[in-house]
Amino acid sequence: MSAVRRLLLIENHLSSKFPNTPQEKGLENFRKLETKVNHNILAKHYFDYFYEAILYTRKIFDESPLFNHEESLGSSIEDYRGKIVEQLKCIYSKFHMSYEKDLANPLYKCSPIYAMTEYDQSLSTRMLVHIILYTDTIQNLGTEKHRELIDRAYALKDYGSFGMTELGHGSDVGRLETTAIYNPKTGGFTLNSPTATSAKWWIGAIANTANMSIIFARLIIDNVDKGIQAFAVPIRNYETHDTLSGVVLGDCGKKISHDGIDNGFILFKNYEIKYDCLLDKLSQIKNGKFKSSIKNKEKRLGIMMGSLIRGRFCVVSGSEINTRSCLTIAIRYGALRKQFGNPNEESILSYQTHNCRLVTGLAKTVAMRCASKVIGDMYKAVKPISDVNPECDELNEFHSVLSSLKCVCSWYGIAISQECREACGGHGVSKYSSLGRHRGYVDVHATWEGDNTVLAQQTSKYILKILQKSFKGQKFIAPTLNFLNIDFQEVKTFKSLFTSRKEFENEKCIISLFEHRVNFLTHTSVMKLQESSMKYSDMTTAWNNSQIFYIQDLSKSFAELIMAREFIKLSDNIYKDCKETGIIIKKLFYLYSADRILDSISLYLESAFTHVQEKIIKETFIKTAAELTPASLHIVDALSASDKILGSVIGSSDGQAYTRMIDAVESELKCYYKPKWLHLIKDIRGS
Ligand SMILES: Cc1cc2nc3c(=O)[nH]c(=O)nc-3n(C[C@H](O)[C@H](O)[C@H](O)COP(=O)(O)OP(=O)(O)OC[C@H]3O[C@@H](n4cnc5c(N)ncnc54)[C@H](O)[C@@H]3O)c2cc1C
Repeated sequence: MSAVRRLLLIENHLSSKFPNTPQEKGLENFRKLETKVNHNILAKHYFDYFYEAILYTRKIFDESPLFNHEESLGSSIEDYRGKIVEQLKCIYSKFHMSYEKDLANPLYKCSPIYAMTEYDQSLSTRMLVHIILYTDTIQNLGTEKHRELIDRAYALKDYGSFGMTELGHGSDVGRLETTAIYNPKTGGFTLNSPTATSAKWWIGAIANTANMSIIFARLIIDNVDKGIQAFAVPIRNYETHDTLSGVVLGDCGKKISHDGIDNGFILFKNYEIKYDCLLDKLSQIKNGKFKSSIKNKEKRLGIMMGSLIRGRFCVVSGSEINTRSCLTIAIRYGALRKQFGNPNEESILSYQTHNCRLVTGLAKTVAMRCASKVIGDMYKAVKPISDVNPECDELNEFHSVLSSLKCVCSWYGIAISQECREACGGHGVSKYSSLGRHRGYVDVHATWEGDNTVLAQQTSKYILKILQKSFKGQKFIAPTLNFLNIDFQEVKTFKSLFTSRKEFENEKCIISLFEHRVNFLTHTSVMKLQESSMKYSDMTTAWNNSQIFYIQDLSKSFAELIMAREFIKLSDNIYKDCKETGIIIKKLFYLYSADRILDSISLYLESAFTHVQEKIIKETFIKTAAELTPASLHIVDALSASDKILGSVIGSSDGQAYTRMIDAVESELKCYYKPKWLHLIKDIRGS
């Protein structure tokens, strides 16, 4: 807290214009309703391989004056961005990152990013752009001669950025316009931005910070287009930080969130770069001739996008973290807030409408953490295989899982953060609640690191291809899809047999329902595509017109199946260590499942069960949400960072929401202030 704010706060306590607010007991009393959640065991299992990093960074955030949300609230964008650089240096220096450590553990460098997101996603994204997007691209696509760049990146000698998107091109990476024309005399390339729409746009760290950038550009040799290649390019003078001649760098201007990130644009005007800027692991130019180990341009581009893997992983984690913070705030606030003033009145969290939306949100958040675990485990297994063979089946399967989980988790995050904002009523709109910050952070997850709608299509295409292959008698090559049933008749006649809540709350029964939804949507998507292909002359239009209710839903249901399977594993592991906590997490799983099945109720009624069974699931949903309500406060308490890190006056762990809100407001210099424009009021009065 700044000295000025601290003084103001002390002064306010002494001279507040508000009547004294008595100690609020609501949160404390609510906590007493349930005591069965073992906080330590839950946190250990939940954070899993991020547990140590989380504890370590939380301590730094709590102890260092560098980290202070209140101060950032009042600072200019420029100061905020500067502060983030200081914070980044502080955290970075504690993790001692190196290429060797990264090779030894592919999740190592994701740990500080995960932990930093708890404090501020603008901070973690600044780190992610450099150490993941920039550095991973060099690691994945560079050769031995680029090793120096990698070491410089880990030592923070260079600060890198990732220049893929252009003003006119995002998801359609294959149509990027920036050109890299090969010069046979020098052996180097000339970079140009031939049109306004070819300006690299949205590029993180470009406006102020980066001295290097990965540039995705169209390689031209002898007037022949060889497709998109990646180049590692200096953009600012290392000593002076001035923009290099032939390069134009600027700020993309005001955004609706993420002020802490200096997103910018890049234009090239006959900018000469050396041959070694080309990241030439997959494609080289020898004696003026282009050579590539992967002939197909599209396939090559897909492999080149591999650098986005860990970025997408961080999007899934980031969605979970921001959503968890929103729920911590909303659940604590809901537990202390009362509405009607009756002596025996329960808090608003006990209302059915309130607990159904917030406790279900909590169940989805645990599912999102499960998604991260799946991705982390798969990545560790796939990386050594794909390093040797970038065209391997395992990588394709991993890409499809990752893409679908990225979409679903970011969509969950957006919906839940909005729900939390509404659940806190007007106070949710206050900046001091912090809900706006988190909501803004999850919002962009649907777009960056690959647009969700586009990624969802890629996963569905993969599933349909697997089905097609199995129609042709080829063996399944994707373990995550080994339940796929090629016989539509069997899928159509599937009937779930549960007759009570008890029978529904059975993991086998639930997984069979999740699997059925994928099977059903796979076959109906194929039928829809066939129908469309007869209606439209080209396959692209047929594909585009088969999305709603079919191809998009297929990808989502695949992701939810994967999350459900992992959710069971998590609850089993917790159960082994603490039966009571495990039972609560299992209940959360039943709630998650009931909610997801009800979300597709028309599909299930058409294909798997009756209205009586629908009623059982609805009752399960309502009862489970109510039963879990007391535990929900303990779950967020167990997983939440400290009040300082959370930075929310209404979500603080002591439940003193009103006192804290008054303090925050009265600490503003302009709380009791006459603005300069008061004469305008006289003007409108006509006096
Ligand atoms: C804050 C921020 C930071 C960023 N940082 C970087 C960075 O550091 N480096 C970088 O290279 N990029 C960065 N980006 C860009 C980001 O990756 C792109 O915005 C993203 O890839 C989407 O591209 P687009 O914005 O061009 O949207 P488009 O791809 O044009 O999409 C627009 C809309 O069209 C829809 N659409 C597109 N294609 C299809 C299709 N085939 N079928 C159905 N619907 C479709 C999409 O669903 C979307 O709703 C950043 C963006 C933001 C907002």
